[in-house]
Amino acid sequence: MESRLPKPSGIKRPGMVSKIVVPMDRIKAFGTVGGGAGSGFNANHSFLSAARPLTRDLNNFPNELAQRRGRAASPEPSKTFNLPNRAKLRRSRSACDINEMRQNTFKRAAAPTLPTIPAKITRPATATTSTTGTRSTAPSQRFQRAGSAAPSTTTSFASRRAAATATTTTASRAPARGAATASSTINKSKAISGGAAGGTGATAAPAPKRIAPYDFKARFHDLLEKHKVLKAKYEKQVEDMGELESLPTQLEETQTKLIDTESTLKNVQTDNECLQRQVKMQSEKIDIVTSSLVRTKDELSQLQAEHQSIKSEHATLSIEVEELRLRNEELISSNEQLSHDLAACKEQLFQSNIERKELHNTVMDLRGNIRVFCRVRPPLDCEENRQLCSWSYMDEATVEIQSLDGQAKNKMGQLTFSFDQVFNPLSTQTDIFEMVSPLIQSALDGFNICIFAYGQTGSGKTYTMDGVPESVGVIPRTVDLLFDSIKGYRNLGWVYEIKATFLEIYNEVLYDLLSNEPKDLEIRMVKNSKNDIYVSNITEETVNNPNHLRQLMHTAKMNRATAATAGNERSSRSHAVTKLELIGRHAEKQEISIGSINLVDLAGSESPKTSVRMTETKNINRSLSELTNVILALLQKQDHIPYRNSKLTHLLMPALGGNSKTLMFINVSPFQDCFQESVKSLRFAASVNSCKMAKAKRNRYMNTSLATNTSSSSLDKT
Ligand SMILES: Nc1ncnc2c1ncn2[C@@H]1O[C@H](COP(=O)(O)OP(=O)(O)OP(=O)(O)O)[C@@H](O)[C@H]1O
Repeated sequence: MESRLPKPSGIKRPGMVSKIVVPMDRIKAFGTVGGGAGSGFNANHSFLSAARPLTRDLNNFPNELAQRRGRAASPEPSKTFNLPNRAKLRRSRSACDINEMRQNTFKRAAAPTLPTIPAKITRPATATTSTTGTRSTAPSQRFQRAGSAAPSTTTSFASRRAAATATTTTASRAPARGAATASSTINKSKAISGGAAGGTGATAAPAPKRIAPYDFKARFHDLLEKHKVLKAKYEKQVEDMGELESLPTQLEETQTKLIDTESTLKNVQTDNECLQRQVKMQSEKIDIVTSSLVRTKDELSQLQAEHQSIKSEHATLSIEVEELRLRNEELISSNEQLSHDLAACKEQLFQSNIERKELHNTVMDLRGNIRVFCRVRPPLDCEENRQLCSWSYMDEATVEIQSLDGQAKNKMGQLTFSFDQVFNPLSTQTDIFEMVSPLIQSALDGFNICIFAYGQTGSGKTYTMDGVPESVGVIPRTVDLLFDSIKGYRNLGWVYEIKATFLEIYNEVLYDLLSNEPKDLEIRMVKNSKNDIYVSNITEETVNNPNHLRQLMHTAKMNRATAATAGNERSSRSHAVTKLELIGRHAEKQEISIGSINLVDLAGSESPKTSVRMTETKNINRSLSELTNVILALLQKQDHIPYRNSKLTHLLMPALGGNSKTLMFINVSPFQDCFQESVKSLRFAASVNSCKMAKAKRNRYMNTSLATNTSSSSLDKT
């Protein structure tokens, strides 16, 4: 008899499946599905990975069987199941002992003799073949069946042996090893166990047939059958393992798909959240738009109502506009007629203005070309101790003076003087200028005007001409009147330009009061004119407003020579001449009107007895005497008028003897100690008042080459 079993040709080594890389959680889950943790895949894996020798060798079979039983019974490797050596048994024990030993062995081997293989998940019908019993079942089921079959094994060894020998099918031998695994259901299991115990039923396994210990052939065949069964199981398990091999890949694919699905799910969830938020926002927007729409509808209805109202108003206004249009046409035609009338009125006004000037000039002529106003100043508060003369103001033109000194009173008696106007000490600056203003009007009409003040020092000449800040005199009031009149003349088409010069004659020398530089000023005659003169090198300022002219006057006053005299603490020791040239242009009529105003504040006459500056006093008195001589010569209509005997008469030549209107103020002091000088001035003024001068002519030019020049005198200056 051969001791070695023939080599199975179809057996494949399970060691081909070396390593399965599966995540532990997946493995646990799989183990749970396949029949319980620790009993399925792990056991199977250890079974597959073990490169043990096959049990073909009969001698090796007990060891292999013991090892497998030991592993099945206990996870501890140290607990190996030691079967007695078969030879030893042959020598020391009988067959009964062997059977008893086998019985004990089977009792101990309550666990499956084969490594458990996890049930295939995808094949739930693996253990449905109860008749063949070739398919393995789940370890738990198998274990359960082994447990249930165990009692049958203990009932009778002979019955098991009989069953083993009576049938050659693996199913009949399976109960001996717990292999009645045909069914996975409990009922079937019960049927199997019942059949095994009672020998009833189709699947009831017969009791194993007892083989005599010496019947090696039977034992060999028994073992061969066992080998076949095991081989079939092994092949089946290998087949299952092949299927299981694909499980990790499937698991990986499933895992990958699962991860992808989870990722997709997360994305979908994120998208869903975003969409929900957007839906919420859109809902809020819709609410806002809806409320806005409601408001807009309300506003629209209001606007429609307003529109309707405006429409009706528009219709009403359209009718009014049409009426106004017709009215406007009427007004336009009326306006044209009025414009025509206005032009005629303007022309009429212009002609009337000319007539007014002529009449005004006639009146001035009737009053005399040289007029004399007498002004008696009041005593000042500081002059209360000074004795006054006896003054009687007979009427507005006649004054009587009488000395309080007995000798003079008896000698001269009461003296009566008549002038064009007499102003008593109570007369104001306004009263004075009221009588002067017609002359200023004449200057704007193109006449030369000369106003000067004559009198003893301290008699009030400067007060009359300049005045004081609280009560301004003739010159500042003349400036204001000029600029006011210029505005009125502008409505008549006249545009005026005013030029100003300020001159001082001190000790028979001319000085420019607007300049501190030393200059040689000369009095020169205008070409082609008998009486017109001008001063060379003098500063001439064009004045645009009253303030500018006042500023120039202040400068001139500061530059004027003053000193203390017996009659005046700030006596003017020179003759001051302010000249204003008025140039009017009428663009429409192409006319130019040139007039001038000479405002002269003469130096005060002084008695040589009281003078401390004799040269100065002599020059002043001499120039005043020459002025008296000129006026007397004019009065007497002498052939030769001695204008050039003094700078003053030479400068005033156009004003005194030519085409001019002259006004002379005779200022007198009211005091007794001034009586002689007062009488002297009054006599001179009275003689001047009686002087008849030639009729003055207006300086009126048509628009020739003069239109572009500022003054006739400046054109003809030599
Ligand atoms: N009508 C008046 N009312 C009040 N005060 C006057 C009047 N006239 C002159 N005075 C005052 O008398 C003083 C002398 O006057 P003012 O200086 O004008 O004299 P004057 O003739 O110019 O003298 P002079 O020739 O020396 O310059 C000044 O203080 C002035 O204020």
